Amino acid sequence: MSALLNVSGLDCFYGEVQVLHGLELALHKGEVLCLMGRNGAGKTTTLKAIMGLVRPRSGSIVMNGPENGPSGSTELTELAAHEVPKRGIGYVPQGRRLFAEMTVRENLEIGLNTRRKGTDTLESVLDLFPLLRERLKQQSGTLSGGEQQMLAMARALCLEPQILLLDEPTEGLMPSMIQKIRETVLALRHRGVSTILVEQRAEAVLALADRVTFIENGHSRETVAIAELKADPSALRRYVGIG
Ligand SMILES: Nc1ncnc2c1ncn2[C@@H]1O[C@H](COP(=O)(O)OP(=O)(O)OP(=O)(O)O)[C@@H](O)[C@H]1O
Repeated sequence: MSALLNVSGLDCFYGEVQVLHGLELALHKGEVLCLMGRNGAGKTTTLKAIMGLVRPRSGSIVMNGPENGPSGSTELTELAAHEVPKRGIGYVPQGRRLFAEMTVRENLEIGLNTRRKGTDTLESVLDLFPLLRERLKQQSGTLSGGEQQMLAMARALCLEPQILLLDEPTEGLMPSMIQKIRETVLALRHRGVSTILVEQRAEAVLALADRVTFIENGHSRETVAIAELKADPSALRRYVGIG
C-alpha cells in the first residue's frame, strides 16, 4: 500500500547552495514520523518543501488517498503554497508565526476559514486545549510562550488536517507545557492524524515516534522503527551526536 505522503528524490537549493540531496521519506496513515539530524541538516527545509514554501529543483512530494480526486494522488510540488493547507496539511513552524495583534479567536478563524470548517471543528479543537477557550478574546501576542505554541497547534488543527507538520514544538517551553504538547501529539495520533515531528530530544522521540528518519547533510540516511532504535540506539550517536 502506498504511504499517505511520499517524498522522493528531493533536491532543494537556497541560491546555488544545495541543502537537500535526493531526500526520501514516507509518512504512513496514523503514525508519528520523527525527523532527526544535526543543526542545519535540512529538517526545516524538508517541511517547507512539503508546504510549497521552498520549491524543489527536482523530486516529488505525493499525497495519496481517496480525497485526492479520481487519480487518488496529488503532486504537491505542482500546487501553489496557499493550496497545500487546503489539502489537509497543517504546519506549525518553528517560532510559531502567529498574528500577534489578533485575538486567539481570530487566529483560530484563519485556520477554520482555510478549509471552511465551522463551530464543530472549533469546539473539538478547544476540547484539546481548554486553556485557549478561556482566552478567546485575548490578544495572541500577550500569551505565554507555551500558550502561543498551543495556539499555533490549535490553528493548524482547525484545518482538520490529515497530516500535521510540527517543527520543534517544545523548544524553549516549560516542562508542564512540554508534557501538554506531547500529550496532544499522542491524542492526535489516536484520532488518526499523521504527524511529521522535527524533534531533537531523544527521550521525546522515543516516547512519541513510531519511526525515525535520520537526515545528515541533506541526505536521508536511515529510517528505523522505534522498537529497533530502542534496542540499538547507535543511530542517535551517529546522526545526532547523543546517547
Ligand atoms: N533562507 C535560507 N537561505 C540560505 N540558506 C538557508 C536558508 N534557510 C536555511 N538555510 C541553510 O540550509 C541548510 C538547512 O537548513 P534547515 O533549517 O533546513 O536545517 P535544520 O535541520 O532544520 O536545522 P536546525 O536544527 O538548526 O533548525 C542550513 O545549512 C542552513 O544554513
